[in-house]
Amino acid sequence: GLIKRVACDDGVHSVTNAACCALFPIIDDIQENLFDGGECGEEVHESLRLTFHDAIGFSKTAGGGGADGSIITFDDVETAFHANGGIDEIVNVQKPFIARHNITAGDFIQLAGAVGVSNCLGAPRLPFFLGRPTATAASPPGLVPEPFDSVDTILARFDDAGFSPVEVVWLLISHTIAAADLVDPTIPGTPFDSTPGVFDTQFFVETQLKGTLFPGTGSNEGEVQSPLAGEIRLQSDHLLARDPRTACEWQSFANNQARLQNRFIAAMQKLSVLGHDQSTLTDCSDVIPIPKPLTTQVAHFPAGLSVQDVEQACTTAAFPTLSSDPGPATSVPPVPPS
Ligand code: HEM
Ligand SMILES: [Ca+2]
Ligand SMILES: [Mn+2]
Repeated sequence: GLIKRVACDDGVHSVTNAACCALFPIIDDIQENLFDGGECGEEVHESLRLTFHDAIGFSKTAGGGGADGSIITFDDVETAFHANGGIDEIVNVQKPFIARHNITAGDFIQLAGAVGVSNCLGAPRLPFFLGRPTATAASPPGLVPEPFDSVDTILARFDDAGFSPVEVVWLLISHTIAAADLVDPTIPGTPFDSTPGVFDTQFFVETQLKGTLFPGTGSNEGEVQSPLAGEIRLQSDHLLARDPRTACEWQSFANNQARLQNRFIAAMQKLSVLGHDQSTLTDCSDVIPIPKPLTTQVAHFPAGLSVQDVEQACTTAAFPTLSSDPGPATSVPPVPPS
């Protein structure tokens, strides 16, 4: 049936819940002044990472308010956690936006993440719920996973936050639009796949390839060899791609854009309301811009590489058949700093 929509006072938008109208000026500000006019660049990547580092501060045993904005409200405490290295930058960039709008830090962080992702070609339209109260305490330490953690440690941490091993893989779809600044600090902006500005499946193709090189100074804590010059691989991504508990789910995304989108929606929905009773929040998903689809690009092996370079880990399904890019092996350029 038809969903009843309400016209906003701005004379432009209409929404299902009138309370969501107030978000449009905030989204305009975010797009113009946080994401440089709607790009899928460094601030989008950092803003998506921030949604996770705020929300994962949630534990069945240790406490923590989840997606409550505590990483901004109590930034003196949380940005000092080792696993939050570099997060102070996006915290400081987002703070003035929160100050000039009537929105809590918890809501703003998840709103900016969902709007940011919508700027990336091939991304799903993420849900957004409104109404997180201001955080009352900082997250306890030790809840944010590190790239040098074992798979056992990572899966146990996520289990404690309510996520199954398969859902961990879904959350890591985020690393298709990601780069590292501090894993090897000599090469900031080094991406995890060859297309950090595109929400595609290349991350799942490229993390399954045999690692052959370090893009910078060599082995750093949490880093293993990658298959491409200019690309960095986290030890955690490498191990999750090869562990019997997660390898088949990992491979399932290597050439399935629809599944990639659909599972990321489910995972981010859950992450973004962690610590809240969803029935106390207002569904404002219809304020999130509709992303542009990927039209031409399909999953492929980077030039010079092929199925011969795949380290097959899933034992119940074959790696998808993909073509290799023509030409000599190329280098992945860094994500430009903002
Ligand atoms: C096992 C879990 C995870 C580990 C160990 C991990 C680790 C990391 C590390 C080490 C970086 C690079 C930081 C830097 O040096 O600048 C990074 C970047 C990133 N992570 Fe994760 N991550 C995990 C899960 C997630 C999740 C669940 C999300 C979001 C839902 C996420 C989103 C991102 C994004 C978007 C970036 C790129 C930031 C940028 O380009 O500036 N990560 N992650
Ligand atoms: Ca990508
Ligand atoms: Mn960065």
